[in-house]
Amino acid sequence: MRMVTVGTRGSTLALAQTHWVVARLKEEWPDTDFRIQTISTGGDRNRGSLEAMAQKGDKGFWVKEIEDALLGGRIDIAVHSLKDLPTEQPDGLEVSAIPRRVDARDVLIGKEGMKKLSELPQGARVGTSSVRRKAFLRAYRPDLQIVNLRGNIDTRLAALAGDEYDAIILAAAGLIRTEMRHRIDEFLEPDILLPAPGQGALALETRADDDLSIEVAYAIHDHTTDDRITAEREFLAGLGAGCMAPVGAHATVKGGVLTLEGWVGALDGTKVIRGTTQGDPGECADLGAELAADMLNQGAQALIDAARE
Ligand SMILES: NCc1[nH]cc(CCC(=O)O)c1CC(=O)O
Repeated sequence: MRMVTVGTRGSTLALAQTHWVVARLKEEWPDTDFRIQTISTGGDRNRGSLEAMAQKGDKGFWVKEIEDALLGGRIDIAVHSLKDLPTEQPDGLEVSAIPRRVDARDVLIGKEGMKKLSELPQGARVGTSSVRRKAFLRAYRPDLQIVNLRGNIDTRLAALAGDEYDAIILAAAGLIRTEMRHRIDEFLEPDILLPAPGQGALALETRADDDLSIEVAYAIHDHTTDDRITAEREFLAGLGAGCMAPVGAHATVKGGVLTLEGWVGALDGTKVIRGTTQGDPGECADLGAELAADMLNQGAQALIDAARE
C-alpha cells in the first residue's frame, strides 16, 4: 500500500485542519495509507519573540521546520493555514493544492452585552495582536482600547474568560474547523473589515519533484479558491508586504467575474486606503498586482513602512 506522510504543527487548529485534509484525501485515494506527523516550529516554541522576528523580516516563523521536514523527506505533504505561508516558496518546494475555502471572515466574540462591534460601549477593551485588526479598529472605533492577545485559539478563548478583555477578534475559519462555531457572536463582513489575504484557506505544500504526492494533493484542489487567493496574495506581494502588515484583501468570483477588494491602513488608524478591481478570474494574478500598484500610487507604502517600526 502506498504511504503518504502529512505534516503539520501540533496546535489544535493545525491538527483539526490536517485531519480534515486527510479525510478528504482518503476519499479520493482509498488505497493510500495516510500518516500524520506533527512538527514544532519557531513560532510554537518562542512566542515572545514573534514581533522581533517579524521586524527582522523573518516571514517563515511558522513554516521553516515544516519545510525542512519536507525537504528532508520526513514528510511528503505539509498542511498550512494559507495566510501564515509566505507568498514565495523556497527552492525545491511548491504549493500543490488549495482546498476549497471555508469562510474568509473575521468574527467578534464578546462577553455578555459585548456581542456586536458597533454596539460595544465607549472604551471597551478588544483583544488582538494582528496589525491589520488593530489598524482597522483604530480607524473604525478610535474610542476602543486595543489589548494585545496572543496564542493559539484555545489560549485566546480562555483569555476572554478572564477580566482583561471585553471582546476579541478571531478568524471564523479557525473556530469553525475546531468545532467552536457556537462561540461566534458576530461575523464581521468584508465591507466592514477586509480579512487577511488567504484567510480561511489552506495550502498543501510538497517537494516540487515529488510527482506522486503532487498528484495525491491535487485531487482536492479547488480552482475558484485558487483564483481568489492568488489575487489576494499577488496584491499583498505587490505591496511588498507580508502576513504581518496592515493589509486586508478579499476576492470573490460571481458570474464568471473576479472582484478583488484591497485595504491598507495606518497602524494608528489615522488613514486608510481602500480599492477594488474586477476582471476575468484567469487574470487573477494581474488583477492583484494592478490593485497593488494603484494603491502604492495612493500612498500605501508609507502606511506599510510605518507599521514596521
Ligand atoms: N495567525 C494565526 C492564525 N492562522 C490561521 C488562523 C485561523 C484560520 C485561518 O485564517 O485560516 C489563525 C488564527 C486567527 O487569526 O484567528
